[in-house]
Amino acid sequence: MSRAILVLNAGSSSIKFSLFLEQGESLEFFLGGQLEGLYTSTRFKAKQAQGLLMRENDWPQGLPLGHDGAIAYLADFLREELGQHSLVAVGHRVVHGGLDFAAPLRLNAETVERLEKLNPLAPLHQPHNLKPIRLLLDRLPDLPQVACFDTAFHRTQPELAQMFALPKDLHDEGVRRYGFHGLSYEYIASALPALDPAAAQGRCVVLHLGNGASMCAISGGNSVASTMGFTALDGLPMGTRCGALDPGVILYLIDQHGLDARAIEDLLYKQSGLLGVSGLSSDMRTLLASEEPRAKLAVDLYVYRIVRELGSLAAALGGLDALVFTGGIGENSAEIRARVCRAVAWLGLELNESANQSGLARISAPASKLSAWKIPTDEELMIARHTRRLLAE
Ligand SMILES: Nc1ncnc2c1ncn2[C@@H]1O[C@H](COP(=O)(O)OP(=O)(O)O)[C@@H](O)[C@H]1O
Ligand SMILES: CC(=O)OP(=O)(O)O
Ligand SMILES: [Mg+2]
Repeated sequence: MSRAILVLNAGSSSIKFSLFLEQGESLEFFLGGQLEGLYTSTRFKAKQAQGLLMRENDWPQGLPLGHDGAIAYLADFLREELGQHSLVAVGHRVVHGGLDFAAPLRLNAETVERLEKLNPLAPLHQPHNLKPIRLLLDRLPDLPQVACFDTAFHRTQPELAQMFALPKDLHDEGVRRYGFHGLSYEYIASALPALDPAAAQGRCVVLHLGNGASMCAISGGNSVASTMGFTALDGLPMGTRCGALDPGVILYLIDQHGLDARAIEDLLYKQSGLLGVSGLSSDMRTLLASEEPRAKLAVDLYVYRIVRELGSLAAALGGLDALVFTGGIGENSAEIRARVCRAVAWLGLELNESANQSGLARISAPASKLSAWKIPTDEELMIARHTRRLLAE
């Protein structure tokens, strides 16, 4: 019998979960999976270690689960599968920690209320991250719950990197660049020393290219700049989010199109990015497989923006020793990796085409001036590590 830590990463349309067992000093992945298609067409999938499928379930069309139903289903599943292991804590991904929360935190009703105030700064994430926390606080008040913030890893950034050129009062109030995907970057920073110790101590840019996408400049293991800012809208175009935008566009939409805040929020978070440009899909797989000119345009813009941001982050670092691709697109699309690497050959990067195609970790050629890597991220393991550390305090 072991002590188990449950990790939850609740999004707007999915809940990802993982269960880790404490084995001496290490944490062993026991099982994990996700409920996706909440509110539309719900599917459940759970796998054991070694990727063995445990259970799959599809809900009938027209009868999807919402968040409450998903948590109830998950609770039943976990109760069955936990067996004799004992659940000692739940760790959660919470995307926004705002000004006040810069490190993992043991949760109670008061801290959850303070975190709910940040809902408007991450409307696609924060309310959904907090929902299962509230549910569990109500039903199992004695079960320790820990929040791990996507913003926390970036708090090492120099003040300049966190500033907008707005009146200073707004900065002091908290209107500043926070950066996100910090759990992913922290995991990559913890994995890189084993692969490339010199780069891990030096300067690298990590590209987290998932449904949400951002890039982070890391120096000696610490975040020094990121493409995401006050919210998870800034920087790269994403599945449905616009990325960096001239703020004048928002004034134009208000004045000329009569849009209000909610309509603009919907446009920028849900109708833009790959979906908006292609008019076809937010899924990179669909776009790469399509012959449609607009699908090609969306992918071209995606790569172009990545390459521009890479120049900016390399400048913030004063040079570059390594590039790391991660996230659903970064880990799985050899084509996107190749296009980015070829476009930054001027930095001295030489791609090893066959290594890139065959899925090796190192995708740069031996003679390349900087190394390039594909490393699968593990936000869940990072959360479990933080949760365990906090429990032991
Ligand atoms: N083989 C692939 N080629 C291109 N893109 C892929 C591939 N596999 C997954 N993706 C992309 O990864 C995205 C999801 O990334 P992921 O990091 O899992 O997202 P999330 O932010 O939800 O955690 C999907 O939108 C899909 O476009
Ligand atoms: C912060 C963020 O964009 O997260 P995700 O990629 O999970 O949407
Ligand atoms: Mg993600």
